[in-house]
Amino acid sequence: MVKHLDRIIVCPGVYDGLSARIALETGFDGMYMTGAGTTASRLGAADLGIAQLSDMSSNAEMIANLEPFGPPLIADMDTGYGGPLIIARAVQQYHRAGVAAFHIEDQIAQKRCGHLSGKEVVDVETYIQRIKACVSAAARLRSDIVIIARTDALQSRGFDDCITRLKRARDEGADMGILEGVSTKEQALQAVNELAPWPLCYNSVENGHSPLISVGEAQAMGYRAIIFSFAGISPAYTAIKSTFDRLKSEGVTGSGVTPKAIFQVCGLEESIMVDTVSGGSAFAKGV
Ligand SMILES: C[C@](O)(C(=O)O)[C@H](CC(=O)O)C(=O)O
Repeated sequence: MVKHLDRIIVCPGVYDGLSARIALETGFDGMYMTGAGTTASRLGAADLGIAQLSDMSSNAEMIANLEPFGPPLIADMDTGYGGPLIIARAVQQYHRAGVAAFHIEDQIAQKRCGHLSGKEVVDVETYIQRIKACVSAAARLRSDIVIIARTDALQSRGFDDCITRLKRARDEGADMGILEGVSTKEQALQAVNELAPWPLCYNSVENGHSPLISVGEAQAMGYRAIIFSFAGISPAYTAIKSTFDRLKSEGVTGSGVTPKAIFQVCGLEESIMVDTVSGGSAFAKGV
């Protein structure tokens, strides 16, 4: 996917079936399965390394297969959930799930969201072991899954250390990089320049630690992909909370959306078609 497009790939963050369906309805070149959103929506927990491989791969599989020939899915793989054996298993599960690309990072196992303070990273050799585990697993599977090496070392080790880590990951066969949590636009641009022509992905987290960079700006800087991790879950929170507040205070909800409209977003017509082409008559009288 990364290799064949000359424009930046824009991926809204999705975290469950409905948010992914809304991304499909809107039409994007790609989608991004956020680990923070997956953890919040599936486990009701904060992005602190609580979601494990089965939580993540099952969510990714559901999202990646909503539309068989839909846009490619980039999925969060956090730290890889263990040592090389578990990481190899993670790559296998993501590959089988139909995930097109994933990012793996250098935080310690007790990780936290990249836009929180107090992050710690593993030493560079352990990080490179993670990358090598991914590259060799993908080769054994004859998979063209795109491996995105992410570093969270900026807070604790500084910019130059991040570039060194990403260069090492690149040299070991990672296809793309993410320098997580850059603090200025200048730094975001410098990362692209220092690693060119190796492609970089920008993680745009509104109200996080990084400057807000638009799609146009990221493309002009030379980024090849941009993920908007919280583009789904933040507005979902706002909308649900205000509706629940209204229900609590006024006893009404006030949404103008019909149940059928939601089902239509979620493949109602396709389901009817599946029944009809199979000779079924379950929906002959309409829905
Ligand atoms: C990209 C990320 O890994 C995610 O899970 O979406 C998070 C986003 C976030 O929690 O702000 C991250 O940047 O660590």
